[in-house]
Amino acid sequence: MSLPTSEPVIGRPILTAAETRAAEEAIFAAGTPVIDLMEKAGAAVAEAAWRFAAMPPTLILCGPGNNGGDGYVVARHLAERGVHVRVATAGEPRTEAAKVMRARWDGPVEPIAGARPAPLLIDGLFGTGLARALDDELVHHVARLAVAAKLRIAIDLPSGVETDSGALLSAVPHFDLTVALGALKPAHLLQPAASRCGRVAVADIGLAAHAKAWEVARPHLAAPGAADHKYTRGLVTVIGGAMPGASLLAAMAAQRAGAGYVVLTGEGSGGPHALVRRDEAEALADTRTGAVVIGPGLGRDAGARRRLRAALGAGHPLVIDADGLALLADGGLSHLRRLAVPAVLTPHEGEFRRLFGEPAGSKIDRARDAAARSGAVVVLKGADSVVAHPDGRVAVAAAAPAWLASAGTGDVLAGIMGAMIARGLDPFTAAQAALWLHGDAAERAGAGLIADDLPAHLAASLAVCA
Ligand SMILES: NC(=O)C1=CN([C@@H]2O[C@H](COP(=O)(O)OP(=O)(O)OC[C@H]3O[C@@H](n4cnc5c(N)ncnc54)[C@H](O)[C@@H]3O)[C@@H](O)[C@H]2O)[C@H](O)CC1
Ligand SMILES: [K+]
Repeated sequence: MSLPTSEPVIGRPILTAAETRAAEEAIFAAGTPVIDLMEKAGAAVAEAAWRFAAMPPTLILCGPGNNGGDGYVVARHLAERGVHVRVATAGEPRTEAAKVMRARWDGPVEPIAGARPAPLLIDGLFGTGLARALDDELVHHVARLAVAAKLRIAIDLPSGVETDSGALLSAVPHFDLTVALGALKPAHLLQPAASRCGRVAVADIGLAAHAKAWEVARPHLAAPGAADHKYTRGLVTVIGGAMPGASLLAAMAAQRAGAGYVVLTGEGSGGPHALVRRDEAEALADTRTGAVVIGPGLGRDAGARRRLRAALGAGHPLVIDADGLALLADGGLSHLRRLAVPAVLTPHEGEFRRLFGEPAGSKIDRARDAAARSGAVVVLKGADSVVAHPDGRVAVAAAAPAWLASAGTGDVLAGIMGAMIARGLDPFTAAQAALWLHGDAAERAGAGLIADDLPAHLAASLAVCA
């Protein structure tokens, strides 16, 4: 029994540097020359800059590769529109396409070391080809010119960020706008790089993306219809334990996220009258249950262990958080593979390390590896959150408000996730919907929010998803 849901919403694709190159190669193989693609890319960036800034005098930094080639194209387009443009270079163009674009630019070019700043700075030094940290002198000049500019725009990526991991290979200034070429890259969403990008616009240059990762998008969550009743809207059971406040928060979040019936077990008291308190064994035996949330406030003693075992064996879809993860880390991961529906695990970085150690690679790689190893949907939380399915699909949520970094917000997220699963979404889609709602409710709650504030804001967040 579940609510009718529209097709899962798939967000914008995210391509790694290698996947971007493969998509470009497919375009070239189909007969489009590199310079035509670069003309398209440069024109798109110039158009975005034109719309974004009132086009004051502009300094464009051009590097030696194709990112620099794009920069020369942007310079030509803006100059043709009457903008006062200067180009500063860090080395002569080295790729054939960049050489052609350099030759097509007949305006001023100066070495970056002597360049005077301009009110608008456009960074075309390095993009997906960045292989190592910028040298110190270049970092110094980029910082000097960025500080003196009123607006900063990056072509494809801010120079100095590693495309696939979002790491900063050297110091990177904060940009106001980044124009991603063809598709988002991991660095546009993963921290710390994402925080340097400012607004991110994707320029369509005709890349056909074979993505394995997508941005978390606003979900479609149909409002209940005349034929619905409380059980079609979803029955969520939250297992209580040592700290009843945490499980109460999760239960209230499940209620406010639209579950029709929420059961809370354990010793606690209080909460809305609409919350149903029930004995744990009886609750887990209820075949109408759509999701069980376990972990918030569970504790780690023998009783907690027994509760987790009971939940794992009850045959309902599971969201496992907090203490539930700590207990799983103690040899419990192998149970997850036997579940009929993949469980959702919601670790933050510390919990993740205890469960899965420190696998190599980006946050996306680590979450994907953990999902494949555990057979569960893994939500690796943080300022950026990554959802990974055991089959390799990944979704990345854009930065949520940093005010969420406070006690209890994870309990709220787990409760929302329970509600999304109980209403009939598959766990991978449910996890994304919950992240989106959680982030949106936090935006609405604003500065100084505490976890208790979030459920009340879910009504407005749900309303924009109907
Ligand atoms: N996505 C698309 O379809 C299009 C993207 N375009 C743009 O091309 C860049 C990628 O170009 P590429 O030539 O591969 O790399 P870069 O320009 O980023 O730089 C490579 C260049 O620089 C050298 N290098 C690397 N790191 C350093 C460093 N730290 N210091 C000094 N030199 C470094 C490296 O050896 C190369 O020589 C992409 O981002 C887009 O902007 C195209 O326009 C086509 C469409
Ligand atoms: K750049």
